[in-house]
Amino acid sequence: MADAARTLPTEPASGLVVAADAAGQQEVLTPAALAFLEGLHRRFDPVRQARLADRRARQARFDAGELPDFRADTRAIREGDWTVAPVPAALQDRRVEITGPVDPKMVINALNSGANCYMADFEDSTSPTWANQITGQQALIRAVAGDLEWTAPGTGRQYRLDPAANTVLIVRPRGWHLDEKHVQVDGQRLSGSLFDLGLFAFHNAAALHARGRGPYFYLPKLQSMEEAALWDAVLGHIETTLGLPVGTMKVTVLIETLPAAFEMDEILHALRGRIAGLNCGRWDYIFSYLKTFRRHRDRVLPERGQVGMTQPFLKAYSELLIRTCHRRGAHAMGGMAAQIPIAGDPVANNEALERVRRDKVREAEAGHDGTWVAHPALIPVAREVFDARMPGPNQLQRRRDDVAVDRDALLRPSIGTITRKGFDDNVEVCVRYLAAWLDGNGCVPIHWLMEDAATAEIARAQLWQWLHWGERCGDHGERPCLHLDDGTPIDGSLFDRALLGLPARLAGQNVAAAGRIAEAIELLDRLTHADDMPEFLTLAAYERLA
Ligand SMILES: CC(=O)SCCNC(=O)CCNC(=O)[C@H](O)C(C)(C)COP(=O)(O)OP(=O)(O)OC[C@H]1O[C@@H](n2cnc3c(N)ncnc32)[C@H](O)[C@@H]1OP(=O)(O)O
Ligand SMILES: O=CC(=O)O
Ligand SMILES: [Mg+2]
Repeated sequence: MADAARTLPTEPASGLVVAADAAGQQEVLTPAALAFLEGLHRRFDPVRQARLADRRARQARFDAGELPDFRADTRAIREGDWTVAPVPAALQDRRVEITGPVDPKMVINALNSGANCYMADFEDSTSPTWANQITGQQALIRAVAGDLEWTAPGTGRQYRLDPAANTVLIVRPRGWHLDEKHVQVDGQRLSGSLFDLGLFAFHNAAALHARGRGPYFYLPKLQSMEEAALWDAVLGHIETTLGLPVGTMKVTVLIETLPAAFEMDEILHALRGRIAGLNCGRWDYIFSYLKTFRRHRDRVLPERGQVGMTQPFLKAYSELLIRTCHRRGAHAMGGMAAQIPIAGDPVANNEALERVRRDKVREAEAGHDGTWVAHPALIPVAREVFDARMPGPNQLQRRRDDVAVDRDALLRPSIGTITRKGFDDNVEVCVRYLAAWLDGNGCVPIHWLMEDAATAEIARAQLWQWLHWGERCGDHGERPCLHLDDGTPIDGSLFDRALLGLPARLAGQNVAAAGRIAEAIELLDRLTHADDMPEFLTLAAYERLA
């Protein structure tokens, strides 16, 4: 490895500019690391841009009325008899994975938590301020080296990694759509994905490989096998450049977009030398369903609280994922229940834990090989459920050949309502989440639910879609306008009242990032009234981020 690494450039070429400064930056952005990132950008950014253009073209077809479907040109892949490369020992038993943002306290708490794996998240739960990016990379470098410590500024409480901790580290970089604006090559922003994954691999691959621990990654928000092939090329290039054996870096792909659900076999196939499994990223999946069908009046979803995993279209997606994975020798990971522990109210707390337990029972009994938790106190709940139902390290042997999911099942409209509370809650969640995100915090508890970029996107996309089919439905033809369940028409004035009444509604509550609420209100107003549903709320919000 050392020999290969010596052939790396040690300085970036003159086209690369780092346009910000943060504590720890010198340690993370060494000249050799920057040269490595520049190499990734020059080689792969044109392909990334082409894949993003493909997304826009496909969405234009959905907007025009086309429905997602299984591809005709990849039938041979779906029908062929092949499996993915063997899954390494460290990833054989993933029954409980904790996820969380990458600040040093979270990293220490997660790695000490006793979960089988920790997904260190630069994506849905991290607000990508420059300081968060640098601190997160620095924390992970120290965690891999085994010497991460942190002292809480207010209390002086000390945190350090338990040397006996055995939790496997998996890193989730940002998705292909996000840029890292603070690093530019020839005036173009770097990809957030290449920045996050590339930097982590550059600094930690050798140490992790020596320990038989990867590096391992979760890959978010893919929409097609071509995007998977791009990741495969990036990972292969990194392995060659860093002198790692081919296939050392293992990935788990989140199936969290509707188009990707139609290409699960194809995604596994594109990454077959290095994929360990697929994961049901349910929150982004619901968001993607909304976005894909933003202009389809017959597939408007009920309010967020009514769209649970037992809705037929979600049940079909999770069962198809299990069947597809197990047929190919890959693990089928479950997802995240949004409930978190409720301090100071034992009855409500038991209820929240019971809801998480029921969600995990559904996953284990359906055949998932493991699941996610958002909080350390949920680890025993998930572990107990999987231990009781999964005696081996996984349940790859459960083929689920009984599952027969077709296009209609994946697209089936949901039954439910939109209540005034559901409408107002969406407005509140969006504003409070955006305020926290703009303030540098990408994951917050709101009404005892975990809210991150994916859960907030559902609320935001619903508001756009409801107004679109409420206020402007007459422009689109014969269907009736949308109403709340009490008969109130959904229109701009309903939204304006909820939005403008929010500061009064929040008054007296201890709301995170209260100083950013006005800015968040203004941003949500703009996102919701846009003629076209903006692709991601984080794209507009990122332009305002320090
Ligand atoms: C849709 C998706 O993408 S899901 C994946 C992305 N989302 C996530 O990863 C959610 C991560 N979870 C979190 O960020 C947090 O649990 C929150 C924001 C929801 C709640 O956090 P808090 O309000 O701090 O919870 P709480 O006060 O109960 O925390 C108690 C302790 O557990 C720690 N803790 C809470 N969640 C986590 C976590 N996920 N990982 C590690 N430690 C955690 C807290 O830091 C705190 O530690 P301390 O006692 O040393 O101070
Ligand atoms: O990333 C996970 C999701 O549910 O979204
Ligand atoms: Mg997600």
